[in-house]
Amino acid sequence: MTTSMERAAGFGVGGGMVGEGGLSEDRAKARDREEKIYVTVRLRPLSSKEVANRETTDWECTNKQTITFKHPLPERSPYPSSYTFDRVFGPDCPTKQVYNDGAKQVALSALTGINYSERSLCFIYLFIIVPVFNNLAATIFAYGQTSSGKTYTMRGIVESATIDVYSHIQKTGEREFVLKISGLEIYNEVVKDLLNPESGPLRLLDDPDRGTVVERLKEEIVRDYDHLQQIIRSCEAQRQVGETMLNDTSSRSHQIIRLTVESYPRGVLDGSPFKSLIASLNFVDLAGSERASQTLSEGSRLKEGCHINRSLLTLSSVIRKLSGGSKSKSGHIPYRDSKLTRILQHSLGGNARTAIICTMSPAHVHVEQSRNTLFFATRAKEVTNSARVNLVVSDKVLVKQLQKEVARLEAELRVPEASLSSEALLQEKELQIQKVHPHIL
Ligand SMILES: Nc1ncnc2c1ncn2[C@@H]1O[C@H](COP(=O)(O)OP(=O)(O)OP(=O)(O)O)[C@@H](O)[C@H]1O
Repeated sequence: MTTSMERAAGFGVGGGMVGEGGLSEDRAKARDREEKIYVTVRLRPLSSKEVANRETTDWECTNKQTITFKHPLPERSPYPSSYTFDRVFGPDCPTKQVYNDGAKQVALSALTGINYSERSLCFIYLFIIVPVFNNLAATIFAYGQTSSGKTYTMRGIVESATIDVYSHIQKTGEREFVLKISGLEIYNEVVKDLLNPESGPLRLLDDPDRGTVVERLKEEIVRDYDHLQQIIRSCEAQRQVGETMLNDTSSRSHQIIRLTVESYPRGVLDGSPFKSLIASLNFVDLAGSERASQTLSEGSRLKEGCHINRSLLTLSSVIRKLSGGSKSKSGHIPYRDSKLTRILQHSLGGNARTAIICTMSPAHVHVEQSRNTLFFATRAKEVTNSARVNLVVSDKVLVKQLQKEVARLEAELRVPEASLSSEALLQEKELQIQKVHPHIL
């Protein structure tokens, strides 16, 4: 079955149900966990063009966490010679290892972070389990100058992460899973649907429950692993790519692919109150910063470059403000200055787990851009997210679900030929709950 549905997909991480308007505090039980963004740096090998131009390598990874400028710096140099991150990857490092050490934990946290085995995390009203929504999402970014290896890296990350998602599904036989995917690009500050390119520019809306919402963004239900790969490939095929002096296949837009994983206890899928655990994984392949003087862009390439640089500048400003400690965090953060930061607002300083992989060329000709990337990465390390593994439903959703369940139970009790008395029915409910959440009763 290839069911697809068009709807306004909430890109605000977690659908904005936690910590936003419309919540009763006493219903909200969240475990805040302050978490820094996980920041890694990947140094690619010199490209054949760079080798042909007799470029030298400026950087080396001196240990698992440190990247060092290879040449002596003048005494009063404003630049450090070494930079330390959660992990750095040298030119020989395969993408699989970048995934394992730089993104896997964050990717899987969207799945395994759902802690529905904790008694305190469930709400029980007369044997009705209120649906518990996991609002946490994982976001993996690739950031770096043009031709530094973002798309190369993200392709491998997406592949490994989707393999892990399916492996998790296979291992979790007691639950039934529904995977949905959506994809968008931001090209020249216009949001486009990669699954439905004919739809034209999409608007961003502010939803009090779900945060920033991309209106009419198509979300497709995934049949299986092969289908997922096929959709991802078709998103890539739709993405704006152009040739520049630095990259024959330069991505001219920011791409965000979102995989939403919903799961239900097996056997209680239809009309059950035992819905629904939702997690999402965002894969963000940013367009690369570039200098017109290096890319020799003109015409539409130049215009694209300006839009790319401007939105990356806003991203840097957001990161800079967020990294300034809690004082400046409470000040104005310019999320709304670009579509990119608006859409990614919750992944930056919000309820999310985030990994940023910064990619770099080792070539001397790019030394300035590489330092900018390292500077960005250093700032990003200081950004704290409040990852909440939780457990809240908005009032609206809660009331709706409760009304539905009460109506269903009333209907069951009203049927005269029902084989079960109301006491037996309650016992049956109790058994059902025990089956699904054995620790609770
Ligand atoms: N780690 C790597 N090992 C080998 N080749 C790489 C690596 N990283 C990138 N490359 C190669 O370098 C070139 C540029 O990479 P890529 O297109 O991923 O850069 P990008 O940062 O996405 O650029 P842009 O911002 O212009 O889209 C490609 O030919 C790619 O195959």
